[in-house]
Amino acid sequence: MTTSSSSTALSVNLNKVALVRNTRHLGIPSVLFAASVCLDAGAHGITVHPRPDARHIRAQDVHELSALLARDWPNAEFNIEGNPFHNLMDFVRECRPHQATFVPDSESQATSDHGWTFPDDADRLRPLIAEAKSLGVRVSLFMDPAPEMMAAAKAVGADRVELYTEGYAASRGTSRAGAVLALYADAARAAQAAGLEVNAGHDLSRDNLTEFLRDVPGVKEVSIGHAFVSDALELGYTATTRDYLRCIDESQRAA
Ligand SMILES: CC(=O)[C@@H](O)[C@H](O)COP(=O)(O)O
Ligand SMILES: NCC(=O)COP(=O)(O)O
Repeated sequence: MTTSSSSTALSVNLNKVALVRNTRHLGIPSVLFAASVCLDAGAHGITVHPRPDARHIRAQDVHELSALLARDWPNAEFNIEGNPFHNLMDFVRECRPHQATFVPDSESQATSDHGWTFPDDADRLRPLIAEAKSLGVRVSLFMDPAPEMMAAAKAVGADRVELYTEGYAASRGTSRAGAVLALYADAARAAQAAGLEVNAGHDLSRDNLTEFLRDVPGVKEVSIGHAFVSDALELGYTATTRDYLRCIDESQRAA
């Protein structure tokens, strides 16, 4: 990944490109084309969440993206998200992505809506985290902004946590906005104090990204899909990628 030590990497989640593609048998819009254009425009990585029901990203997409990035963008990161107790570990073993993001979603869940909880999940997560790391894969745990959970996330072997940011996005414009953003900043600091790096994602957009990164310290990577693809329908992948990179740059200047 080619970001400077202080800046935040942009990982484009292509789930929603695959969702549209799957509504016909024509192979368009192409997930590989979307990845190529976004990476050409400066995105630092690609994220996919191959859910067990293959509603959007399919196993073939994962393997084709893994091969494409290895061949054409060796400096870009591939991040595969999923539930390690469902189908994620097979992708980790077969593709050995730069990062695996463990998400506690049920198979039928409409979208991700919560993180892991400790100590409840520690014992069953520990061996799978160790296996992924033994394969050279960085492990990030999808977490709610709970400062008190971060030491336990480190103790179970995680390299990073991904702060689940729907709560932040939903709070904007409400009387709770300041307190919610401060909670995310506290969670990030607690994670970093425990020796974890911090990612963030879910419902981030051009409207809320700069403020989040300005006030939440040291975010290494944001993974953005739904709003990104929605914007790309209007602006195109190249302009959208540049817009999101500009939001990241603005946050660095404002911090
Ligand atoms: C973990 C998370 O918040 C998202 O990365 C997730 O991939 C969203 O999944 P859908 O695109 O299926 O809503
Ligand atoms: N981990 C978050 C992600 O990859 C994309 O989430 P969203 O932007 O589609 O909500």
